Amino acid sequence: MTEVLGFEGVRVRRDDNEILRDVSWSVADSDRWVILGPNGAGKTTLLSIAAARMFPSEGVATILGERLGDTDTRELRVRVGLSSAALADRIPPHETVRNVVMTAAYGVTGRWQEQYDDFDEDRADALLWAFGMEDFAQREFGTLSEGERKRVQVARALMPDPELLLLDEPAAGLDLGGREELLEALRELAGDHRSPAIVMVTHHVEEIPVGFTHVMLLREGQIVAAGPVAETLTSENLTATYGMPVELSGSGGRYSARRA
Ligand SMILES: Nc1ncnc2c1ncn2[C@@H]1O[C@H](COP(=O)(O)OP(=O)(O)OP(=O)(O)O)[C@@H](O)[C@H]1O
Repeated sequence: MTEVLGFEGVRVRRDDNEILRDVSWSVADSDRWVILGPNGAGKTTLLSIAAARMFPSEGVATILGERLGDTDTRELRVRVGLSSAALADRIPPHETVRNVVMTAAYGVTGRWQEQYDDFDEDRADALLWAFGMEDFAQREFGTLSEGERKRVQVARALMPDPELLLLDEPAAGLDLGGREELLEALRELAGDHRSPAIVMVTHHVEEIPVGFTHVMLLREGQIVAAGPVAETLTSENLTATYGMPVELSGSGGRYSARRA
């Protein structure tokens, strides 16, 4: 086992607010984590540190063996695949879907003067195929539906063959069909031993793909519980996380939750 992410006593402060409080966490290369927690719990902040896009105010974050603060974050960022709404907003709407995926090889969002070879094109096409988007390669990104965009974003995050894949709410805004298609693609990705470690932020237990191994429950910047899904994702822990009685049910590796 190789550790791809290590947080020790990580704190983030903004103004008088402590957004993350003493977070210690370890992610192994074969792990697939889901992070759950109410609005404002600090999930995106945690992911921003894991993506080397934010520094802790206190504590140590080690990403792919590199200690944040002691390393060139530009080099590190290329090794981490990130899919987030903030990143998607920077994609030029007139760019073709294939270019949206391919430009991730250079860490840019729009095609300019970079040189791509057959390998890049083949990889972009293979990723589009894996996410059921092969027929959309020449379409403008701005013309895609929300669900199609989400799948392209995950394909794009995988383009540079990252050692760590971070997905911030990949199923947000999708209808039932779109969500299920995305979850199926993520199930396949999670089950492939060649896939990188995955950390996915979501609001709903219904959006946990089959095959995800670990869960972190976050509330007000603190870890309520973290560990293997079977032991950690419980009605009791969800109740503590959301501050209301929650009843969890599950079958076939999928979950649902409601107020008890
Ligand atoms: N730059 C900042 N300055 C001050 N407060 C901030 C800043 N960035 C985030 N916060 C606050 O930190 C808290 C955690 O934000 P974060 O976006 O990490 O939460 P989240 O769990 O991802 O929330 P959501 O589920 O609503 O997306 C929020 O209360 C937010 O308002």
